[in-house]
Amino acid sequence: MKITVLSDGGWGTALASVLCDNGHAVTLWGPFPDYLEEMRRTRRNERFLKGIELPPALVLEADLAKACAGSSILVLAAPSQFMRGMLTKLRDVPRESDVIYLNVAKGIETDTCKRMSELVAEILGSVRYAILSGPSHAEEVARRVPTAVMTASKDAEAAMTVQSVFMNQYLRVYTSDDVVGAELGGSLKNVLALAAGVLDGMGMGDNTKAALMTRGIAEMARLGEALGGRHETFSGLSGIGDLIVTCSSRHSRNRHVGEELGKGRKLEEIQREMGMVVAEGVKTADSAYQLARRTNVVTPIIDEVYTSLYQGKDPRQAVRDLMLRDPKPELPRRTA
Ligand SMILES: NC(=O)c1ccc[n+]([C@@H]2O[C@H](COP(=O)([O-])OP(=O)(O)OC[C@H]3O[C@@H](n4cnc5c(N)ncnc54)[C@H](O)[C@@H]3O)[C@@H](O)[C@H]2O)c1
Ligand SMILES: O=P(O)(O)OC[C@H](O)CO
Repeated sequence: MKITVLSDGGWGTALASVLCDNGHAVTLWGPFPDYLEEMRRTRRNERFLKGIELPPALVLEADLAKACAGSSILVLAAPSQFMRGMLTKLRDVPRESDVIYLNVAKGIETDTCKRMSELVAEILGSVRYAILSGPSHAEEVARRVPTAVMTASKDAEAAMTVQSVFMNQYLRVYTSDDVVGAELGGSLKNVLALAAGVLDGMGMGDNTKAALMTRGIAEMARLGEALGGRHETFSGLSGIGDLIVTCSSRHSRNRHVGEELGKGRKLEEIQREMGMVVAEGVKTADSAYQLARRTNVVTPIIDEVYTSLYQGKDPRQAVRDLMLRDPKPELPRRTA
């Protein structure tokens, strides 16, 4: 099958390698032709995925129309804040009529607060859409470390196609029909990863991290359900699974940003140092905060991340305020 991966970040590159391993004809497109040329010359993507050799069969193509021609799956691998621009370019390019758009980004557009499926529908209309999500750092997938993810689509056949093209001995793929839950799980966990990093940076303990993750998943599920996701999805790979990996991994970019913030560094300085590498949680904290206001869902951790990032609140004070919220039961009391 011809499959095109749109955007040359760490994740797009790792997924392109999986697809090459699985014997598909894979093309990788990137937004910067000069950088694509450098990758073609070195057969590496040192800017976004260090130390990994690109598969010999992987085609690198700067022309979007050529890259997409004849493809059965277009993997949308741009960070969510660049997705609108990429989809707008894509709209003007000839594509197969039954092509599957597989979003692998984990974020919510700022300003509009749209999830990626909403953005795709707005720009491309009613198309076959699926999302791939779950605990999966590019650095490990590219080294063929056993990993499990899930794909969600309203179109059962599309989900099964995605499952069969990606699945192999080191990548296990489950299917689901909960697109909203999968999109929100993958996006909201990045906000909590920032908080987890802050705790690491401030030198807090394992108890604190466990409390954050447990109360964090409750908050994600509450907001996710209010926005139309299924509660059980947040107990799965795209919920608690992704939250665990991102809050604990040395590979996590969002946790890294949080850790540096926790050490007292400024956000602008940390992001400058990361260059073009993206930590989605920074923007998603804003969207998540707005969505919680719209739905009247109580999201104390997300709110503290938001006020720390955007209103200059001291993260130590944020932790104190979370600890001293009104006492409450963990679960509502059983009446019978
Ligand atoms: N890295 C991972 O392990 C991983 C795993 C799962 C999901 N994701 C998700 O995949 C998405 C892509 O993340 P990534 O880690 O591959 O990105 P990355 O940080 O490795 O790379 C950044 C990407 O953004 C593109 N870019 C930078 N500036 C741009 C601009 N001005 N206009 C258009 N494009 C621009 C770059 O070309 C590159 O493709 C994110 O939503 C992320 O949450 C990442
Ligand atoms: O952990 P991060 O912040 O690098 O995000 C990468 C992926 O979403 C992990 O599944």
